[in-house]
Amino acid sequence: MLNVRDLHVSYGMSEVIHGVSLDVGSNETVAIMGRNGMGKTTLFKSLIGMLPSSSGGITFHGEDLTKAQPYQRVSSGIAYVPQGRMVFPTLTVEENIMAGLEASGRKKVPEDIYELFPVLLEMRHRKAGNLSGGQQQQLAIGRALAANPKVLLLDEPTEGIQPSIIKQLATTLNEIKVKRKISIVVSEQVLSFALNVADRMLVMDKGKIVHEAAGDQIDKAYISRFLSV
Ligand SMILES: Nc1ncnc2c1ncn2[C@@H]1O[C@H](COP(=O)(O)OP(=O)(O)OP(=O)(O)O)[C@@H](O)[C@H]1O
Repeated sequence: MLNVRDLHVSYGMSEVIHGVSLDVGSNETVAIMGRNGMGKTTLFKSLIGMLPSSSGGITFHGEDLTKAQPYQRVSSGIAYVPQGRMVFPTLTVEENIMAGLEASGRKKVPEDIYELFPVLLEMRHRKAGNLSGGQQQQLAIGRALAANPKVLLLDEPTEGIQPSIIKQLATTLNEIKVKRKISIVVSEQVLSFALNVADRMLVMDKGKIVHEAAGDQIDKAYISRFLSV
């Protein structure tokens, strides 16, 4: 469904992604594991079109998106939840979700968003900046879902979030996958969380995918070596 071929991405003269290829199937959750600085955020920014690739290609449902602008990728069905969540702090919860509707052309917040995240219904008139980190993460995911995406890119959703909320987030992501029948690509450093959500894991090290495993083939001890210093 989402196919990335030999992608290279640079900041000026410095290449950070050195030929990444990956395929994400429909209704599949793929976790991209790796320490800080290994290139996960750069890869995601390139997938959503915020950073140009110097070579390689991205297709989505057979459509070549390599040169597409971010808004074109969003209307094709790719949604992105950045690291650090980036909700609009001075807008209310509801206004943040409405902002996510624009790409879909819909006017009304899909009901399942408040079903998936009841706390957002409760807090819909509060300013997003007053929410806890976990609540802001839920809002950022809810806002992304408002655009009715086919694939959701989540960059380190557990960063700065309490363990109990992390567990709940894993449950919700699994629910989203089943109810919305979408694919999820999540970058992570927290292995327990990734094991709870991923059908397949890729390990990113110094801008390359160095390991891949699915289901029972996932070797926790081996992957951990790429996560702790
Ligand atoms: N704007 C930038 N200009 C130059 N180099 C950058 C820039 N942003 C990131 N880098 C470099 O690119 C490399 C990959 O960073 P990236 O943020 O993609 O890693 P990451 O795996 O997502 O880690 P983190 O979790 O810390 O974001 C790092 O060496 C980083 O220093």
